[in-house]
Amino acid sequence: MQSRIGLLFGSFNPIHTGHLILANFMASHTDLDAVWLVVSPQSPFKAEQELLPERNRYNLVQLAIAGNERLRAIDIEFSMPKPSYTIDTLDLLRAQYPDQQFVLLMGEDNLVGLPKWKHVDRILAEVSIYVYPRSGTAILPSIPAQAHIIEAPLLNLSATFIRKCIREGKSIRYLVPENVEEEIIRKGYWQ
Ligand SMILES: Nc1ncnc2c1ncn2[C@@H]1O[C@H](COP(=O)(O)OP(=O)(O)OP(=O)(O)O)[C@@H](O)[C@H]1O
Ligand SMILES: O=C(O)c1ccc[n+]([C@@H]2O[C@H](COP(=O)([O-])O)[C@@H](O)[C@H]2O)c1
Repeated sequence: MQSRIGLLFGSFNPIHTGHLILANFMASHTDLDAVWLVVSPQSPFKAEQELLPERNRYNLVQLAIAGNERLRAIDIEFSMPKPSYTIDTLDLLRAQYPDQQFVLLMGEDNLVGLPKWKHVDRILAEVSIYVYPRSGTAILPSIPAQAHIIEAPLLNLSATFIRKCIREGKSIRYLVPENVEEEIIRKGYWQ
């Protein structure tokens, strides 16, 4: 049977409770059956200096979602050319999973840059987009007609803030799941 899968793309450097609340809400409070968290080795518009190796970021995502049957970590972009363009990943996912119907999950923050994405016309024509407010501001007027607004509960939390806390020796308890916190401390990530 065909499932509707939401795709949440990100660097996940690291995954945090904000991502998890959003992903689980989308997977359980909308018409989606599941959400796949697609770990991007290198986002096109992000010159990230503190980027942990992709496999380590992926492992943290797996730890974070362990036991949640509606969430899945995807490493498909690791074997694709970098940076990771969403249309290319979508093409590959659709070829590999022809029975699934994919929906793009996107924060308001990403919507601003969307017109500059590779083959944005194809993206808009070929998949539905579920947009969630990110910054607390009103939804932008330039929202594409194909997009649906989902009022997901949001935490004002970013991976940038988590990395800053770690660097400064401050607690990240509850900002990431306990097993993710333990792994970050054990491996000394971002210290
Ligand atoms: N607190 C949050 N609540 C909801 N969505 C979020 C949150 N943080 C990030 N996202 C969304 O998750 C996706 C992937 O995010 P990303 O990995 O870039 O995390 P980030 O926390 O924004 O990272 P950074 O601070 O390093 O820029 C993006 O589309 C972003 O909109
Ligand atoms: O396809 C594109 O041109 C494109 C341009 C910018 C961002 N993206 C996707 O959006 C995801 C989130 O982007 P970012 O920069 O907020 O981490 C990233 O993981 C990419 O998959 C995609």
